Amino acid sequence: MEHPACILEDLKQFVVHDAPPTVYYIPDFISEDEESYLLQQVYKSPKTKWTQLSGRRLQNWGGVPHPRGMLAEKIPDWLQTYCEKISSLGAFSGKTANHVLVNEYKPGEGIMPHEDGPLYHPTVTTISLGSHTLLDFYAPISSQEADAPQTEENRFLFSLLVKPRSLLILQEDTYQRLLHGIRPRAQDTLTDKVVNRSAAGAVPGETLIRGTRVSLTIRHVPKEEAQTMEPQAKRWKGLVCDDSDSWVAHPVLSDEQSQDVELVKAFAAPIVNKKETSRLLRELSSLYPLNGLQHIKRVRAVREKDSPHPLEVLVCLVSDAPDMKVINIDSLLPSEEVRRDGLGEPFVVKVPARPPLTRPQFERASKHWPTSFHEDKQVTVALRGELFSPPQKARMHMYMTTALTAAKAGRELGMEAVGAVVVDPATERIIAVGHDCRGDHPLHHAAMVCIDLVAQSQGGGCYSFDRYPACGFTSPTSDTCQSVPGAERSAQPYICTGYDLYVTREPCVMCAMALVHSRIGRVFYGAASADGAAGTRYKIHSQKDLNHHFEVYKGVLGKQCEDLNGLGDHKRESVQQSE
Ligand SMILES: O=C(O)CCC(=O)C(=O)O
Ligand SMILES: [Fe+2]
Repeated sequence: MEHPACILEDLKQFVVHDAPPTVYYIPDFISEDEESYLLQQVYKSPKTKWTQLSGRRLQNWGGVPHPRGMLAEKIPDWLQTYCEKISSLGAFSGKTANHVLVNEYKPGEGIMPHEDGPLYHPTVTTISLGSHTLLDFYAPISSQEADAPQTEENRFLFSLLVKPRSLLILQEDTYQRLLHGIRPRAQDTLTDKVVNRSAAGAVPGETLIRGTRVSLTIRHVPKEEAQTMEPQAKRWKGLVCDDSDSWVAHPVLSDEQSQDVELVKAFAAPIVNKKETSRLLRELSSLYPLNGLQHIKRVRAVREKDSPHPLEVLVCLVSDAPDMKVINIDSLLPSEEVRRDGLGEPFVVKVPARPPLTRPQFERASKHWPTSFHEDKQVTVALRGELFSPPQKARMHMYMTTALTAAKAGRELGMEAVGAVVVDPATERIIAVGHDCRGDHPLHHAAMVCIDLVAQSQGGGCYSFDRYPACGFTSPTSDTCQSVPGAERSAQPYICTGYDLYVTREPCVMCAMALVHSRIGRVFYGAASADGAAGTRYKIHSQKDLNHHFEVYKGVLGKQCEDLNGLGDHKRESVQQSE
């Protein structure tokens, strides 16, 4: 739908002149009937639609925004009507709002001062239902030294009274530079800091008691990243991406799982009389226990059809056999402990020295001597390249595309072309996006940047990546991206517990160790690296002595990730270095 490209002339009468640019306050934007209808719809939504936060409840409609855009979901008709109505005022420069947050505040609840982040700029619009509130505005924390301490109180600038049924439109400085919040109060006394008092029809000094307020925060978020950021990339069809079958996620297994089968020499002998088998087994196992070779089956059937004997038995390892001048069954079994009845003359075979850990190892080992195998089905399926279903691969494709886009943004700034994304697979939500920033700090490899951003999303973190627009995080306690002052610490024991990392290039030792410390669950990378520590040079993720292990898969969008390092990189020789 086409909308006017700028705010309609008619709206200009609603500008709040005592506030910095630009605030529009439109009283009675909707009728009482519309208000009741909207409240009814909000409370009719399934319980699962609500997210309980510390000072409010939240519903998210239209898709989950993340730092590089949003995979759009259909907005229900009852909200779509208002998205269109507000967009037709020209609030979103001709675009139609595609995202709605529903916040519910009980009296005494609020939202801490924050900025919504560049994802939502340049406009936010809010319809209030059920009760008034005061929306408070604060100066951002300045990096310059200030005369007074930069407390919240000192940074407070003004408030806006938003009454039920009103529409508030914030743009420019008020939205993009200042922080906004709602103090957790049960009533508000209207001082002269409430700059739209008269427009809102309030009397100075009046005290208003808060009821339950529901706000509809209606915004425009750039749509799918695959469309907006990578116009040349293939389009998504639902969840299945056209070319997600152009790559395979190969598991990077431990050395024990991937090495060739090691063999040891043993003496075997034919069992010429089948009836003696169980006695022979008992007596041989007692005289020559095959210590450490419990995986080996002592007896095997002879495959050749024309063989005169149907079974063969392992007598002992060559290393356990007595010194013999002539190799025959008598010198192998010198004592009376094993009666030789039913046994033929010995011959040398090779048997697997270790239990097979994977199906390929099992198949190779079994060619030499029958071996038992406790199969890890997930590993088998992963080795066949079938662990991830097409919808899962489509999601992985999207995450790695996001990492590729970040890598390119970093490269534009002269950084190594490496990008990374941290995802919570339980919610399928992107938590952080980062790219290499080592031009500014030698430790700021993409994975390290991402770990710090995840920490920031939990109220911690050590660095600021504000100057890199492609680096960001999504706060688990709000929909907002970028800095959320005082964001609550998550209850997770470690920063990345249960999370996945997508990174365009194999992590180096430093990054791999940081991933161990932060307890990442799985790492997916695109291109291998000569110094890589997740398969190429080291396998930090499977080091026995470390107290955390994670799964690693390589080859996700492998070609695109390799091209990233190969093409257009002005520092070709450094391309070979690991991430
Ligand atoms: O409820 C409101 O009016 C403000 C909500 C808000 O600032 C947010 O969700 O980011
Ligand atoms: Fe906000």
